[in-house]
Amino acid sequence: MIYVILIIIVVTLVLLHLYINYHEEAREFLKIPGLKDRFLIGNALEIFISPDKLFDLRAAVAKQFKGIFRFYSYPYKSIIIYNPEDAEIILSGMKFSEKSRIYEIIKPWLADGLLLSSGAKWQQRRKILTPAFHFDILRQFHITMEENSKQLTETLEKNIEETINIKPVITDYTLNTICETAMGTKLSEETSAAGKTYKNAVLELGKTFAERFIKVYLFFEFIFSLSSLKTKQQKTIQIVQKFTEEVINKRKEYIDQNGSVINPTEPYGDGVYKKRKKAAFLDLLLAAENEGQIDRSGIQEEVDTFMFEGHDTTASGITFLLLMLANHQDIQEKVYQEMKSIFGDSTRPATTDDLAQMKYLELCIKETLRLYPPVHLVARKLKEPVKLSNYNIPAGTECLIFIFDLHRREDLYKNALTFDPDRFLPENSVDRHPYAYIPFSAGPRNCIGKKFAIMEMKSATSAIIRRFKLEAITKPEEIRFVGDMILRSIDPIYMKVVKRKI
Ligand code: HEM
Repeated sequence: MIYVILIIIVVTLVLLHLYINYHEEAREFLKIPGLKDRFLIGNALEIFISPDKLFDLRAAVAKQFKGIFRFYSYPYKSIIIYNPEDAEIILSGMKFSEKSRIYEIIKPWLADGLLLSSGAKWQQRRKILTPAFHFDILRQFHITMEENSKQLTETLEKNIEETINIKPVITDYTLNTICETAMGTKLSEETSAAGKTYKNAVLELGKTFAERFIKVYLFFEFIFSLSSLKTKQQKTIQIVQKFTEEVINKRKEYIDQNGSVINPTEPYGDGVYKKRKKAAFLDLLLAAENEGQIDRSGIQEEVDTFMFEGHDTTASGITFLLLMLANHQDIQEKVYQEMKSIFGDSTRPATTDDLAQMKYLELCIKETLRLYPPVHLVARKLKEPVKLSNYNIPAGTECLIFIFDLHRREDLYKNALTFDPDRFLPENSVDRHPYAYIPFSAGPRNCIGKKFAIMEMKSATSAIIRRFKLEAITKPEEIRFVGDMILRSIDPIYMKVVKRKI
């Protein structure tokens, strides 16, 4: 009897295997180059490794293929692309604008906020929120950024010539800045402590998402709901949302007491240093609530989205930029000379016109975001079949765009691993495919906070370089990446700051 049962099991498994691999769509899909498939489970075991090894594995696999490969673990079909031509096909229009299933992992936290929503809801929200990042408003945010950048330098001043772990210092700065600008709420001593809890919880969430990602079976909602990981994730999300809820309540209280600060008839800023009423992002949402365009849970999901996207990405970008400057003294000196040419010996804060003049610093920012793109991958669900690199990709496939690997392709960037800001000089960029460089993604679902991010990166870095010389301790080649939602270094990034004689 036992033999009969065994034979039935084996035959069933073989038939299943044949179905999975040989039905028409699978045959087409399996033409795409990919890792060796294992019986029944395809490639699922390949990523079943600790999260700290996942990033290296991913980069190593990407090197084996030429801009496209598949990952197949029935019923999930994924295609990974890191070539500009295919990236353009996917990103340039609305046809493939729906986010991939892999974002489901962060849905319990960011819900249907701008990053994850699609269709009419996304369109309506993007329309409400686009004015919040208009240049006139960024000019007002800039005053706050400069104040915070000054505070950042005061924090560094307390650690002169000591070894500093730079990332937490920068994350404090970017969190304070997004709270004070977009959310219109200054973190007090008490709320700063809550901010610290928030930052740690965001890191913890990144780890839980990475764990779910590598354990493919946890993608099944039913299995996930029985796991201890789900309980842990829910608790962490509660911590994060308690903080954002307080931010919303505080702003609402302020508006109830002082009236709305939005006054469209008043022209925004002539003068760069006069503090004017700020039309914060959150104010726009609260005004939209009054007009019945959004409800409280809608506001919560947007605040969660912007609070996270608005601080963790730029913290990653500024940290890697400082790492690069500390490790390339000649380039740091050129940035410093640029500051001298703009400010002379003055210690005045930077104006937006000053920031516009920081051309060389901007090249350094671009090059940092090439080598260390904070959002290292974006992903879409292909609702329709599409041809990519001459392969027919069936509808229903998940499409992952590996920005990190695209940006490090030797055929697109000569000496790709060398930090060379000059490669972004206009004369050196003429022949570059527009989708060869996409740190902020591209097309209609590109980053809404791009200008905010560049402004913040310039404000913080210029304030630091004007006052301090950075000396390297951590070397770029020692960095081990972990890629949850944001590109991070597993280990602290250490450096020394030495005071300059102004
Ligand atoms: C260096 C900093 C930043 C980088 C590299 C970056 C990168 C990106 C990328 C690649 C996307 C596309 C994501 C996808 O398609 O899945 C994106 C979207 C987005 N980013 Fe950023 N971002 C940065 C800073 C910011 C800031 C400062 C904010 C807000 C203040 C922000 C808010 C958003 C939002 C809301 C979306 C979703 C947009 C939509 O789908 O309509 N980002 N960002």
